[in-house]
Amino acid sequence: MPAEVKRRKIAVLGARSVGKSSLVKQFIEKQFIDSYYPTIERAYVKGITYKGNEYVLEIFDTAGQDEFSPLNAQYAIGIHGYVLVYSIASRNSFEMVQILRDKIIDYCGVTDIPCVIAGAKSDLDSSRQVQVSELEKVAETNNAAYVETSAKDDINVGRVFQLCVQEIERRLSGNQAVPQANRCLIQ
Ligand SMILES: Nc1nc2c(ncn2[C@@H]2O[C@H](COP(=O)(O)OP(=O)(O)OP(=O)(O)O)[C@@H](O)[C@H]2O)c(=O)[nH]1
Repeated sequence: MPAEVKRRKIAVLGARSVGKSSLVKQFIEKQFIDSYYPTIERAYVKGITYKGNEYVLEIFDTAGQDEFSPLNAQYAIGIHGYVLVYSIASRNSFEMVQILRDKIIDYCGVTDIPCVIAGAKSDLDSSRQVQVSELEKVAETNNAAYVETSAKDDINVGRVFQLCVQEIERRLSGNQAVPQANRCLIQ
């Protein structure tokens, strides 16, 4: 009998204009658009294989956040994993990653969430404001995976989502479909 397809919901969050939509579009549609259109919100579906298992990812591309934006309940309840995006050329956007992670933790009343911290626009190395060592440190503090990526040059784009599935799955025990620690997850 074929193995059951696993459905996982992933929310992509971060400050404005860091490249969230471009990352998701490159992953789903294999295209990069140079112009900037602020996102309201959009959901995408894509099938992937991870460690020989079939997954259907529902990916929520969200509107850019600042420190004062309230966390939309839609991005806390029922979400299996998070991609927290900043731009390597913006220190402010890097600082938003910790703020967002803390907001999600507070909202969900948990101590740990499956997440990958993605340093976007890695092609902009000449304008870099955030070093890889800082990304490594924040990822370690938050028990998160991390990667730098460029939607423009299609570097590490698939890896972002593979890592997110990895973080979701490593918190699951056996065939359980719901992360034990994540009380926010209502199916
Ligand atoms: N150089 C470079 N530019 C990028 C990259 N990804 C996105 N951009 C540009 O950055 C701008 C913002 O990209 P978006 O993908 O719309 O950013 P966003 O985070 O979805 O923006 P909001 O919807 O406002 O939150 C656009 O002009 C993109 O072309 C990248 O990998 N490299």
